[in-house]
Amino acid sequence: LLRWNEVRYRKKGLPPGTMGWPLFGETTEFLKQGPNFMKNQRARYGSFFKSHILGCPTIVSMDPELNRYILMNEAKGLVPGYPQSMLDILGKCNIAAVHGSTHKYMRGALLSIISPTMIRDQILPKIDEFMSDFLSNWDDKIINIQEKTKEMAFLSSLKQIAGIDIESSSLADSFKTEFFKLVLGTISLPINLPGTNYHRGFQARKNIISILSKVLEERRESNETHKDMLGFLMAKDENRHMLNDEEIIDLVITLMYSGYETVSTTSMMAVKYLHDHPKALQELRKEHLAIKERKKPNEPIDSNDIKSMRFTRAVIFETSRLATIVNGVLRKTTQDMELNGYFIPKGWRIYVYTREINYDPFLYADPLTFNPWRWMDKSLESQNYFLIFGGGTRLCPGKELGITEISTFLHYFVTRYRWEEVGGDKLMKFPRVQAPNGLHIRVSSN
Ligand code: HEM
Repeated sequence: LLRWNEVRYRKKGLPPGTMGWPLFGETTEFLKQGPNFMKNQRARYGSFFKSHILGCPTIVSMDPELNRYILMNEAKGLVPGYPQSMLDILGKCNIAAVHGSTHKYMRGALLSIISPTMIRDQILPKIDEFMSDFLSNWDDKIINIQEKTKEMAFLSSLKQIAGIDIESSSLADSFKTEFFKLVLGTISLPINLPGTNYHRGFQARKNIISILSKVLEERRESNETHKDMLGFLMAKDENRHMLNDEEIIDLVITLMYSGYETVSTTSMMAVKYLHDHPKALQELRKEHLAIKERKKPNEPIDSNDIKSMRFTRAVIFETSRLATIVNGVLRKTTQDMELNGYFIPKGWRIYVYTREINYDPFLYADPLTFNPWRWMDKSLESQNYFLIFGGGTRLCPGKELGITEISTFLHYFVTRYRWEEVGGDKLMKFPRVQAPNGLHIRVSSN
């Protein structure tokens, strides 16, 4: 019985590796040992091995060349392979659940509302107003920066999407509660019983759909035009495919979900690394004070300011690399196929595990050191194996928007405040970067 998994998944030509226990496979080892599990298996079986984790037979690919190939070849049957709970809760029109031509037009609609021109003219003014407000009255307080950055990422996107402000609306509050439940649901086991996170997430999805449907309805009735993302998605435009309401709602949920944990965790970790590296903080503050000096008091940040934040961009990239905000991406095979000379059966998951590339000493000298200066040479950003934002047809469309949000956050944070850690808070790096009890800082005005 203990060899059940080995027997069940035995097929000729599969990559090397072990399948673990019946049902659980090697999930416990994977979650407990984290990156070391991957490194140990790689030492034993090479950079392309099989396992059984998180309920599925899975191929782990740690080979940079192959990882690129997998991301570039969705059309050959290598589609996103995210867990069922995530797909159920994010909806059947969510971007990771659609392929081929549907993915093309959903992605097209998304790109049109977060294009560089839209960021410059519509989104950045909203982000600036939001951050300037959000980062006021923090002085002489002890702040849980993990909680704050989560709130920041959520509320900032709510304002961009539907023009909803926290002070002016109780909608924001109820939306926030539902959204946080939805996020927890997507990373839970898909057991639909009252009391489970999955069940709560599913209910939250229903409530969010009803909130958003009401907003759509009210907007249609009032005939007012709104210059926010929802407004653009609803507007008639002959040059692009019009989305129906279900697609609009799933796209909005996708947008909020994808930018939430990535932006909040990167911002929190940037605060952490800057605290620990006073020289980098000094350089960053210099950049932002220079911007502030050339502006009138309360003049908003514009896209030229963002462009001039070269060191800030370097800090964001170095933070994403060193903290490894995203460990990798998931794919699954839609048909039997051959990959790297091995047989991969239909329906198996492929974990494109990119974490180790971030610590490769050939790409990043002294890889465990926080050194934003290494990114001042822009060519590093475009090197082939740099997959922090994914690659191929699913390359992160929110990259520049995310960088703009984090840069604006850092602008107001470092120009207004100084901070020190209260100390004693634990940081976990795997499977997700998080501070289990929060990350507390004492803030004083600059
Ligand atoms: C700044 C931190 C961010 C990081 C590190 C990041 C990382 C990634 C990665 C690795 C992927 C590839 C996923 C895959 O191939 O399966 C991705 C896709 C995606 N990201 Fe981001 N992201 C960030 C910010 C954002 C923001 C702010 C948004 C929203 C505006 C966003 C929206 C998306 C969407 C919609 C996809 C799916 C694209 C598709 O399937 O075509 N991301 N992101």
